[in-house]
Amino acid sequence: MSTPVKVAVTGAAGQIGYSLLFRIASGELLGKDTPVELRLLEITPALKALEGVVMELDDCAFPALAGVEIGDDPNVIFDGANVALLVGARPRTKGMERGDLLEANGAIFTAQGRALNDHAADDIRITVTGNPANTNALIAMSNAPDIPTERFSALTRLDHNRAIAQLAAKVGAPVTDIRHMTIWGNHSATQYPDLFHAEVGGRNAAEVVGDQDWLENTFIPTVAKRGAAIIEARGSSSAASAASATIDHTRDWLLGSAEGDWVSMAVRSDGSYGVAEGLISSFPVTTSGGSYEIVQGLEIDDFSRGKIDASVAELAEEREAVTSLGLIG
Ligand SMILES: NC(=O)C1=CN([C@@H]2O[C@H](COP(=O)(O)OP(=O)(O)OC[C@H]3O[C@@H](n4cnc5c(N)ncnc54)[C@H](O)[C@@H]3O)[C@@H](O)[C@H]2O)C=CC1
Ligand SMILES: O=C([O-])CC(=O)C(=O)O
Repeated sequence: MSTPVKVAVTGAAGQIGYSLLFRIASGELLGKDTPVELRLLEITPALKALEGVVMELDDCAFPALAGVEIGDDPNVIFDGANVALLVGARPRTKGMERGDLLEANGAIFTAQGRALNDHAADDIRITVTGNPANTNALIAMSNAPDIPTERFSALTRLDHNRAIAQLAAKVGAPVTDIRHMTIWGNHSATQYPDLFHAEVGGRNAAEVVGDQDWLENTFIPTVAKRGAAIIEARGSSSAASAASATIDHTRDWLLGSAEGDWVSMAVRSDGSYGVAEGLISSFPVTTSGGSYEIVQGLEIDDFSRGKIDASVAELAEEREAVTSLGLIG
């Protein structure tokens, strides 16, 4: 058997963790033939619950699961990690925006950024799911000066998948017919799910829909506010779908996105599409072998420009807020 890939997961005893860990262990992240060692981080009071989850992992007898370590010290849990899925953070509750969590959750990502910097393997790839995901990724990245900035990403794949599902339902097509979906900006209510570059069966999605009112007043708000709708209905925030998107995002990054398509990832802006350099903002990207490239050359009309600018402005405000909290230098 080859050397196991060390996958660190934070917040492992939480809702998302309960779905995510079993899918990683069953081979859905790295393939069924790749052995994986799970390294699970929790806060001290949650370690007992985490022990119960580990008992359940044992009870699945997953062939690819080579080992499990648990603990409350990121310096130990991140030691030698090849992949880190930073999920552990407080979720919002009814009436909150994700940005309201900045103060509560931001500090988690300074300590974890430093611990990754000092202990992770040289090939580390980091996905931030914990909210507010983009700015938490910015905090972790800013506290890990020795890790190349392109190893940090934040999750907008759930929004991307939601947008595909909404479009497919509207036009009566299978989700497999939808390509080139893009989420721009922040994982927040200002995000911009873009139908002008998406395709249904090879045809332009906005044209197939042919209904600007639906696009502006139904599609965009439904996707952008889906998290709140789930909190309203379930009483707690999305979990299984968030775990599924975390797998999709990280698997595609490591193993490659589908030929002829692209995915949405929040990554450090290099200034593409006028997004201020250094912000962690969602872009259309192609991926292969642990690298991504921002898709270039898309034409952005005035409508899309306004939407992208509004979301990026919010990211800039969040960066200012965490700078004044002393979370980034
Ligand atoms: N980016 C996205 O698309 C989505 C993000 N989320 C976010 O993911 C995060 C986790 O959500 P849930 O699993 O539902 O929450 P949860 O409350 O069920 O679990 C969070 C876990 O993190 C742990 N934790 C807190 N501080 C920690 C630290 N310093 N180190 C390690 N673990 C720590 C807690 O003890 C808890 O077990 C929330 O911030 C939520 O808003 C949720 C859905 C989608
Ligand atoms: O809405 C929330 O707070 C949880 C989340 O990020 C999502 O479901 O997209």
